[in-house]
Amino acid sequence: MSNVERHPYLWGNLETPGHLPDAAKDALAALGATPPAPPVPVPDATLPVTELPEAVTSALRTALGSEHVSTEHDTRVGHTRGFSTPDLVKLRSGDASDAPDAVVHPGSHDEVVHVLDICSEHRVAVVPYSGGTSVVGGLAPERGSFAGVVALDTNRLDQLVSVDDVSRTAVLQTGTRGVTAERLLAERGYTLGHFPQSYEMATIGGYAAARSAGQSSAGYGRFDEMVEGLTVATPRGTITLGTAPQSAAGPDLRQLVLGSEGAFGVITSVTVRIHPAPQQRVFEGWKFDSFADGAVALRALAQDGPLPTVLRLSDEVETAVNLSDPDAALGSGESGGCLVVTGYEGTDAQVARTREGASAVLRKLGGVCQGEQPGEAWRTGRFRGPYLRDSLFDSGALVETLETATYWANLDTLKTAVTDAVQAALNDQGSPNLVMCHISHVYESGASLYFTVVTKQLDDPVAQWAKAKAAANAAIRDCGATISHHHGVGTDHREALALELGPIAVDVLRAVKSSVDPAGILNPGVLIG
Ligand SMILES: Cc1cc2nc3c(=O)[nH]c(=O)nc-3n(C[C@H](O)[C@H](O)[C@H](O)COP(=O)(O)OP(=O)(O)OC[C@H]3O[C@@H](n4cnc5c(N)ncnc54)[C@H](O)[C@@H]3O)c2cc1C
Repeated sequence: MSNVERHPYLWGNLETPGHLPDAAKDALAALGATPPAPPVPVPDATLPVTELPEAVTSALRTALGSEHVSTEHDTRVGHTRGFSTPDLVKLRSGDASDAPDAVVHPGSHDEVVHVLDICSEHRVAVVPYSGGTSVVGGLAPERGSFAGVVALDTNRLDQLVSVDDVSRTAVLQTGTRGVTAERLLAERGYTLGHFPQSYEMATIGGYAAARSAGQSSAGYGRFDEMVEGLTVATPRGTITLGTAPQSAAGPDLRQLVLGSEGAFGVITSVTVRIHPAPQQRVFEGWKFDSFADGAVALRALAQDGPLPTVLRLSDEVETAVNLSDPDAALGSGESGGCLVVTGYEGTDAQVARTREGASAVLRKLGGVCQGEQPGEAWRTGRFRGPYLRDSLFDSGALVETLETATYWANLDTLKTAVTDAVQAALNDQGSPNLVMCHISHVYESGASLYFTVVTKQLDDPVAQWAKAKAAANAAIRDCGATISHHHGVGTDHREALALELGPIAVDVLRAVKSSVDPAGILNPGVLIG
């Protein structure tokens, strides 16, 4: 897989668009879905009139070189918001009202510090911008009374700085895309093991800033668990964190930076744990009679082991859709039940041992092995979902995802509550829908739930989804679950985060922000108000 250039509203490699089967198109037509108006071409999108004082642009040009500061129309449109479905819908309609006034591309940590100095002095808001795949409004800060908005694109910070073979760590600059990081590490015989579905576009910096979780989290952990150290540029100067793998020297401030979503500083490099590139990778499918039965088996593996590298359970609806979808490529299989995908990576001996142990647990708890075909099909099709979102949108469907996490004891209640809430909110609007769910990240004490919602597009898809999402958020809150397991907070979840944390904890975050960013220029409105 190679790096692809980011299109403002289409996913991934434009030469491999999603393929919607005729049966799906027919089903949508039967539901009365009609294709929306064609997207407004990027050059015709409407931008806010730039407010950036000339003194700022010229100071940035002097600091970085003119070629690394752009106020071009298309570049600004290309740095507008992220990749949530509402973000894409707005941009397709030509609404680039959240565009930055300028886009800067610093080439070093010192240049990032310099940009922050200039913007602090002139009260210009700065949006750290890496892969641009935020789905929670993390790239749409509030302009408020700022003198302008600058997107700080980290794409020139794309180097593998060093590898420590003895400690098995690597230092990566944060604009490095996931694909590039894996390639550079593979050349040295290693893997990072972080594969979110946004792998083709997202970066090391985005992973750290948004506490990303990849599809191999059971084996390699979440991204925040991989980070050993960070270098952060703040408007007050540089913070360097991480002097030993563990430390009792006070609270772990790395955890304040991880998940800070650009509100506390720009992370310019991270030290991450790395692993020997696996000798062997095997993926398998298992069927369970019900989601509840499958969840019991996943819990057993998470609590008592052995844990595969990849472990996921689709509910009945998602299993049925995936098995009939050639682009998701799960291939043919008997209908009914719930599919578990297991993946094993490591040395030949590790794979054999873990596979044998995990298979025994799955079988004992009612799983029926489907062989390697469904697992391999999942592996090869696992990055295709976002492509299908574009094709479905063009056919008149609206697709969006949401996620949360809770303790095992609360999982069934949460799944039912969120499903019911989303369905009711869409049914009330007269939009027939499918709500699918899977577990893809497991812990000893609980798991995440990831929902994919497909519905007929109405005239105002942004308002349509906002009602469904508000209902889901309320259900998550009522169930005592978290507003996000891995997508983060951005502007979309800011109020929900405040409810989840409570006022004193939010004040702690505010105090941190005001100490590192006294002028409040970093991503205003993201994470905290
Ligand atoms: C189709 C799709 C699939 C996805 N799948 C997954 C998934 O499987 N798992 C998962 O965890 N997430 C997933 N996401 C969400 C998203 O990809 C992750 O949050 C990812 O970590 C963001 O990385 P990015 O480089 O695109 O960051 P961006 O979107 O550019 O930025 C994310 C946030 O971090 C801030 N930021 C960016 N870089 C820095 C930096 N260097 N320093 C400080 N702040 C910074 C930004 O201002 C923003 O608030 C998915 C998104 C999409 C669109």
